[in-house]
Amino acid sequence: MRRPFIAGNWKLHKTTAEAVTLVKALEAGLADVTDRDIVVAPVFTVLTSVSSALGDSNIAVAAQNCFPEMQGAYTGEVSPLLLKDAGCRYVIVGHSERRQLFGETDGFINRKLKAVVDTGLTAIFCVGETLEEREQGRTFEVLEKQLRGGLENLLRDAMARVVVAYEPVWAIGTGKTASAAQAQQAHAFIRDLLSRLYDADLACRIRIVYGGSVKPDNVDGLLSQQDIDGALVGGASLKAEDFIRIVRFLPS
Ligand SMILES: O=C[C@H](O)COP(=O)(O)O
Repeated sequence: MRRPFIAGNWKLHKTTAEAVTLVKALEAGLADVTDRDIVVAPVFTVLTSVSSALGDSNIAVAAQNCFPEMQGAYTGEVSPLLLKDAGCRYVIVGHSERRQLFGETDGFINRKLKAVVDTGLTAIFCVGETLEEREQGRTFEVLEKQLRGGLENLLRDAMARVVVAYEPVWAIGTGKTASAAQAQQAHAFIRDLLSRLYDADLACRIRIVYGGSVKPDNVDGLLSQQDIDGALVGGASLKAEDFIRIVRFLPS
């Protein structure tokens, strides 16, 4: 049985004061939840404040990005080591916004994944097709390319520190959620590919979460699917009430 994993990606939102207010509300509303992993991913500048505010609560902190080197002449970048120092346990890697807006390639994402797991952090590794790719019938081809590229030379043991997030680009921030059946089909494909890249035991254990317009009113259906182990939530994670309801999903 895979432990559910729900993460809120705050993207470029929330000042320090707003972030601390939000996590305090989440902490109060989720204190009794012990059977699932709960994660928030604020912007870099508020990571330390959020980590301190959460202390040893049941909510962990993720960064939204990192650079694949630990130190050096890399102006403006942040390493996994420094993210760990700031209280992070997770790092989002390969988000479609970084692929599309910042030109991140599978090779660069692969370097980040290795740096994250080598630091003892867990990577939330995002993959997903665009609308054009889906309409061309290339969804599985794109997922396979992103997964093979991102995971190249990543050893089986390191995969214990990877959560895969399937995020169809056409469903991100658009209000267009993939249907539960569409999402399940992609998740099953990803699990099967992981079984071929590693083995069935690993594929059975790894968590594959869905992202793309997850809301309180669609989370239960999505997370009732056999291969959907959680959610990576954008917009709806900015409001305590909505994120609490999403974390408290009720699978049928
Ligand atoms: O990382 C989160 C995803 O990009 C989903 O964002 P969204 O829930 O606002 O569609």
